[in-house]
Amino acid sequence: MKKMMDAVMQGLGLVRAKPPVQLGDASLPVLTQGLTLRYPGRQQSVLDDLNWQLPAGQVVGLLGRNGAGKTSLIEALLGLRDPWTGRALLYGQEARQIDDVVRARIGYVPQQSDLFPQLTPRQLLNYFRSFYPRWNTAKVEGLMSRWAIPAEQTIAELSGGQQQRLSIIRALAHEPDLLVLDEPVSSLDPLGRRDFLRELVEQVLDCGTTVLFSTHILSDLERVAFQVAFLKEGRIGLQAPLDELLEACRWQREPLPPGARCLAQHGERQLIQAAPGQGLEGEAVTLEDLFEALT
Ligand SMILES: Nc1ncnc2c1ncn2[C@@H]1O[C@H](COP(=O)(O)OP(=O)(O)OP(=O)(O)O)[C@@H](O)[C@H]1O
Repeated sequence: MKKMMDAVMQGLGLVRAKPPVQLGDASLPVLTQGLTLRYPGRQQSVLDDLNWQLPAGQVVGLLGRNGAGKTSLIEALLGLRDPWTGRALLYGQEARQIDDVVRARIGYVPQQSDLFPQLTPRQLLNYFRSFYPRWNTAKVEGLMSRWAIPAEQTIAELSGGQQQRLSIIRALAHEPDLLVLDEPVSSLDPLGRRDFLRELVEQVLDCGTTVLFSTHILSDLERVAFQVAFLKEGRIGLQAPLDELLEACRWQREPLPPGARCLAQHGERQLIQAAPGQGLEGEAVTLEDLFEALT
């Protein structure tokens, strides 16, 4: 059992293999430089010379089609995957070699459950509590009761949605400064999702948390994401405040106005983005239109 737990802790980055290296700006939650990731035996890079950063205190929605590389990107930037070339920095430290201080500032809800199935939620949370100097017991107890998690039943016996809720509680419990969410609500019912989003907004407002939120549920992103980042062909093609994008983009049939750029052509219609300050005619676009055009 201990062996298995140690392996998972290593995977989560909770056990340090090498000393930390401070390479960059300690105030920047995430920075990637020339990050390229290629899986063994594959010709194509999943991430291709990706230069990207997450500004502190923002909720950034990460969008991309199935297989675009969102999970790969998240795992690489958390130091859970070795890049082919380039690097990922967390608060200025090499992602694979962060120290305990930086580690305690990060919360992560993975796409695949990484909870120990033989433990009860109570045992799991007690175990994780020992790794973090900051642990909000009142929040944990409040969420456990509000989300009706059976504390003394083994995790293997919980439903998929209950396991996902527990994973979210674990990630929020130590009030992280950076919260990385990889499809965190795919198993939650609509009320569970609403409750989770409320909790997320509270966390951001109370603590100024930086959030990277990967999801295919665009309506959830519309409710919480300040910025959206579109991942395509191994790179972030566009990252911008969602409000500004919805304001600046239109469907049009006319020739491209000077200064505007065409994001996609659909039959006779084109999705265009105005230059800053440029007024635009045409039909308003939705986040779904942007997803289709930019991913
Ligand atoms: N362990 C692996 N070995 C080889 N190829 C992999 C591995 N994990 C992912 N891939 C490939 O990398 C690409 C990106 O996968 P990834 O899971 O990062 O995409 P995603 O954007 O998160 O997809 P989804 O929206 O479906 O969750 C896919 O082509 C996938 O087949």
